[in-house]
Amino acid sequence: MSIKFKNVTKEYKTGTNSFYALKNVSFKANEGEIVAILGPSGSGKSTLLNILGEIDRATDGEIMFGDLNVSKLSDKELTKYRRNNVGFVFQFYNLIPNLTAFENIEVAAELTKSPLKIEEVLEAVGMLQNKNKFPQQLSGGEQQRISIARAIIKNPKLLLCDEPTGALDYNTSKEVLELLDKINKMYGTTIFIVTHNTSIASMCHRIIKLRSGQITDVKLNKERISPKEVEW
Ligand SMILES: Nc1ncnc2c1ncn2[C@@H]1O[C@H](COP(=O)(O)OP(=O)(O)OP(=O)(O)O)[C@@H](O)[C@H]1O
Repeated sequence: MSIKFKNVTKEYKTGTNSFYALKNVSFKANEGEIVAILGPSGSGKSTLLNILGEIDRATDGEIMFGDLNVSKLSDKELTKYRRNNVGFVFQFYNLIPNLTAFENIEVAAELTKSPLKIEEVLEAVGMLQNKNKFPQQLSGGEQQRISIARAIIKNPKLLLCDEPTGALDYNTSKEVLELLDKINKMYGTTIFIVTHNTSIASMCHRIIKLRSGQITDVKLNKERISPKEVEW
């Protein structure tokens, strides 16, 4: 799913003070891209991702998912849209502790219209042999693989990852990023990754840098031309 942000602003008001977490942010991403959002702490990365995932609303501006102007949808329409089209992966996995790996994915599958097969997704993330284990019986990297499986079970058009490797060591981080790359290729999922990890750049099609709520730089990775590079 292609994405377009046009002059997106997020303003927080406290009393008479106002603070802009995002100010006039405009960018595009083509369908099937992996996009990295980089920037220092407090620069607005998570705010951007949450607005993209419709778990937060912009104060101003326009957000297009393909031809659909999502900024115009009602809260109810947005929830429905998000449920079928957007998957989330967080830094701390957020798995349900008293459910097995399989059951954690099953819960997500039940919430969506036409889920993929749980076994197929477990296989894709390399976790079929661990399907009956509970989260505390799995390493951090394995838990993140299950949380990725849970996010992609609905075959979302858009996968949003907020610091997916933030709690993992170097090698495990590399494996999780390779898995996201594999999913992008297997399912054509558009993936946004918020990270502090600048070494991620080589696997991304597009790198967006934020500072103080504004975009300071957008780079296309020449080594990895977008699957559907189009002019906007
Ligand atoms: N509910 C809120 N009310 C007021 N200010 C907020 C609120 N949520 C976020 N902010 C502010 O907006 C700015 C951007 O926050 P955001 O979490 O998007 O940054 P970030 O780049 O993801 O940071 P980090 O890398 O530390 O997670 C921060 O200065 C933060 O304090």
